[in-house]
Amino acid sequence: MTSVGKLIDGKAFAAGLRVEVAQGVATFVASQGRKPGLAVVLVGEDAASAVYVRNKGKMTVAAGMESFEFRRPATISEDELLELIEELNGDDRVDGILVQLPLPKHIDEQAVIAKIDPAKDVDGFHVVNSGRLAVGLPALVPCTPLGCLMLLKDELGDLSGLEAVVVGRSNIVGKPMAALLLGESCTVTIAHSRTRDLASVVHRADIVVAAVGRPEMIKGDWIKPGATVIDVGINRVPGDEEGSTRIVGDVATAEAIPHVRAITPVPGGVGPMTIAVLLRNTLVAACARAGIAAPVGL
Ligand SMILES: Nc1nc2c(c(=O)[nH]1)N[C@@H](CN(C=O)c1ccc(C(=O)N[C@@H](CCC(=O)O)C(=O)O)cc1)CN2
Repeated sequence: MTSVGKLIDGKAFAAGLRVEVAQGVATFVASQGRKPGLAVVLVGEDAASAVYVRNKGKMTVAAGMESFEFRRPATISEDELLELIEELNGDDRVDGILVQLPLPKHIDEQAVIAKIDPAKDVDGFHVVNSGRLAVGLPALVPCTPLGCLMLLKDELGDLSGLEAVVVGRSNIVGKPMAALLLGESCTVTIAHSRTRDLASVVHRADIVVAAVGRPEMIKGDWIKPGATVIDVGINRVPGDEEGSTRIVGDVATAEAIPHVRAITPVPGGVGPMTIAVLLRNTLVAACARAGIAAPVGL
């Protein structure tokens, strides 16, 4: 008998999360007399980054928060960018600071992230936040992996004891994802491009998180029957029409569907969660700065 796995609707889940955030924002405004504020910094002209930043601004305002957008040319020096961050660190209207990545090559990403006040680091990339996450202390957690965890818990409930394989070891997704799954008492393996016999490592997993950045690298028959697959990849590949492109994930989704319990599609899976969790993190940061509890459930 062939079964067909379910597609996890990240777009719908993200929309629900944004409604919850908006309700939390309204409560915050009523008690504090001001809106939470998110500052987003975009350096250069990367077209995809410009779209993400525009969407962040729109969704921030739609959730009832203040959006501050700073666009700087690709020629900005590292020192000038650090000065801007210093100003935002000291601005009381700003609860969250995000510098859109990637940055131009002449700017040291780590130096920029290190300059952000950890209390305003709504991306969760500062070593203070990654260290806190690693040792199980409350932290601002990177948006994409936290979004993945929300989708997994919604699908599977309690994750404890499950075998999880994270494919990809980036600081932004793979490592924090592994820390979050460990925090849920999963047995966690981080695999990557140098892992030997990746297919059999992936085949052990009840949960596969694919964040390797290679189009459809993870094949359908690598997946253990009944596993849940979270595909973080957003890879642009040539489309069917001459000159067109389309987006695919890191998993060969069509092949995988008959094997899985559930899988996130690309697009419409993990991607929309990233911005919804960013809004959530901004509200959480605003509550922490105001010395009040964040809304339960967020
Ligand atoms: N400072 C940061 N930079 C970047 C991050 C981040 O979390 N912080 N993540 C990505 C880009 N990103 C948000 O910034 C992002 C990526 C994808 C999506 C999304 O909704 N994707 C859609 C497809 C979009 C398309 O058609 O191109 C989907 O998957 O359905 C939202 C946000 C890198 N930089």
